[in-house]
Formats: sequence, C-alpha cells, structure tokens
Amino acid sequence: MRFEKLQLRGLRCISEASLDLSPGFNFFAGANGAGKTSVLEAAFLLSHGRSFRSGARDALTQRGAAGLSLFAGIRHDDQRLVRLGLGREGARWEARMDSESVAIGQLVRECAVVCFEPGSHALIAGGAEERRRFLDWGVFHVEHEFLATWRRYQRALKQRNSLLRKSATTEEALFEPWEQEMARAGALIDEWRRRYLELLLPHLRDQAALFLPELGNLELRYRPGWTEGEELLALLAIQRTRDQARGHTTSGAHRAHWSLSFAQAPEREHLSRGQEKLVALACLLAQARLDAQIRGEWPIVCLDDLASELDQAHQASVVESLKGTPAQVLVTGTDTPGALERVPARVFHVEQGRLTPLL
Ligand SMILES: Nc1ncnc2c1ncn2[C@@H]1O[C@H](COP(=O)(O)OP(=O)(O)OP(=O)(O)O)[C@@H](O)[C@H]1O
Repeated sequence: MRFEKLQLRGLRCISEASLDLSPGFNFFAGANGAGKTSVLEAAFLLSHGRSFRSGARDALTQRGAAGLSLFAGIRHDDQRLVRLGLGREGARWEARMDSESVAIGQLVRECAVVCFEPGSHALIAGGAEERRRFLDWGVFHVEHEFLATWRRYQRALKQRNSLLRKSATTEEALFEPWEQEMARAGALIDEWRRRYLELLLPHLRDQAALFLPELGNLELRYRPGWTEGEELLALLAIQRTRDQARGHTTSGAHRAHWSLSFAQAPEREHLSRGQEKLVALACLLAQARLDAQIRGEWPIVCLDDLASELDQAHQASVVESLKGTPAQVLVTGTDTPGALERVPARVFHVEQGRLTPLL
C-alpha cells in the first residue's frame, strides 16, 4: 500500500501541507526543527492512532490552532483507493474513512506503517511493554478478532483489579466471572501471539543476519505472562490473596514478554547502543516483511533521521534491502544519506513547517 496523497493541517509547526508522494522512495530534507519528523508522525498517527513521540497529546496540535487534521489517500496494491481522515479538536479525535465516520481501530486497520525513529531502540533497550506493543500491533493486523478480544481481556482485568482493591474478601462469586473472561480471552491472545512470533522468526533471522552477522544465531524467547503449561483460570484463583496484597493482577496476558538473544550476545547488555538500534530496525523490517507475506502488500516504511541513526554501511544495506521491494519508503534527514543518492527518490525541502517538492 502507499500514500498517494498526504495532507496535514495544524500538526506541530506545519500549518498546511499537501504532498503527492512517490510510490517508491521519498526524502524529506531540512534543518533541525524544520518539521521533517512531523510528516512521519502524521503517517504514524494514521496507522497507530497515537504518536511515536512521548508527551502530551495537546502538543500535537499547532500552538494557536483550534485543531489538527490529517488526510491520506491510500492506494492498495489491488488498486483500491481509500480516503482516510483523522482530526482532533480539543481532546476529541474523529476518524473518517471514505467520508464515513469510523472507529479509530477501523482506520488503523486500513493503514499499515512501520516506523524506525530515534526512540525505536526502546524496543530492545526498554521494558516488556514496548515489545508487547510491537507484537500486538503485528497480531492486530493479521488476526481480525484480536482487537475485540484484547478489549474484552482489558475490561475483565480492570474489573478484577478494581475488586482486588475495593473488596475486603476474595469471594469466588465476585471474582470468577472476570477471571473466566480473562482466561478465555487470554488463551486466544496467547495463541495468536505465539503463532505470530513463529512466523516472524525466520524474517527476523534474515534481517539480523543482514545487519548484524557478527552476532551469530538469533533465538527468540516468549513467555505468556503466567506459568507455562498452567491454566490461567486456576492460577488467578490461587493468586487472589497474593494479588490483593499487591493491589493488582500479577499473572495474565498483560504480563507477556518476549526477548531476543544472539549466540555472541546472549544478554541485552552485551549489545552496543548502535547494535540495539540495528536489532530494533531488524524487528521492524521483519514485521514489514511478514505483513507483506500475510496480507499480500507491503506496509509503508518510515525511517526518521536515518543518517544520524546508523553508520554509512548500515544505511546502505537498509536502502539496498528496501530497494528490491515494492514498499513505499519515507526517509528524513538534515543531509541526503549517501545511500539514497543512488536510488530515485522524490525530494521535499522542509523549512519552518513548509514543504516544497524539489524533484
Ligand atoms: N504544538 C506545536 N506548535 C507549534 N510548533 C511546534 C509544536 N510542537 C512542536 N513544534 C515545533 O515543530 C517543530 C517539530 O519539528 P520536527 O520534530 O518535525 O522537526 P525535525 O525537522 O524532524 O527536526 P530534527 O531534525 O531536529 O529532528 C519544531 O520546530 C518544534 O519546536
């Protein structure tokens, strides 16, 4: 899939921009603070319903503007054109698809963007939640029932946590309905996550061998969030008193985690910061390849500030590996990365929130 058109209004320093994008490489060049990352942020908002930057959502809307609005014309590989809109006024978000009002989940399903940006190394260096989010975004795009199941699970978890805090007893009749729901939904989520990671692993190994051959064989470890082989329902009942003392549910799909290790770097601490970034990039591109394999079309790939994140050899190998695919790629940088000089790209000059196509 690709953005044919991307329009931004009132996003950070961008008052108004309308971009006709190339189906291949697009490069956004400009000085620090010019607004390059904001373009990728717009793509990410449409595909995730949130920004990749931390901080208040209010900061997304241009200072002094009443709201922000994003519009994308997405051309799928089967030539279907879908018009997506996402707007925010005050604290309220509104999503539209082909002029109809839709839930954000529906918008996000239509738009798949994989984004490598300076914060991406948190996927490796950060906590389990970052990796769970990455995993769940992938599962969400391939398992249609995932979102509804995940919401059911979250609702039951919230209810159980609230009972743990408010109730003086751990009475079966109070807890059991929510625990049943957590166990049912949790088993499905676990099954989908396992299946997804199994499919992801060969792509991960290929990408890691390309970017980090010196680290040797890659292994993936997954834990469901409760003792392997035990029934979640039984475990929740046993752990009620302990959970009550802690004030929250300590086992379940919300505690799942996965990690990677390499023959030459068995622990995360054995990786340099640059290697962490490369492993994160390998994960993201593996996810893009798996998405393409399952859904039959490549997601859009965004690479923020590529030249300052990776050394030249790795920049070249990223560009080289994407050049051979039908992916639309959006890259930003203060200067054109050497690797991009050898591929045809549409270039946009970005200056103080204004975007001008150059080629
Ligand atoms: N709510 C806002 N209203 C107006 N301007 C904002 C708002 N939030 C951020 N900005 C400004 O918008 C710009 C954001 O730029 P962005 O992060 O997209 O720049 P960039 O070109 O990627 O920069 P760098 O190369 O430094 O990463 C900055 O100049 C910032 O000060």
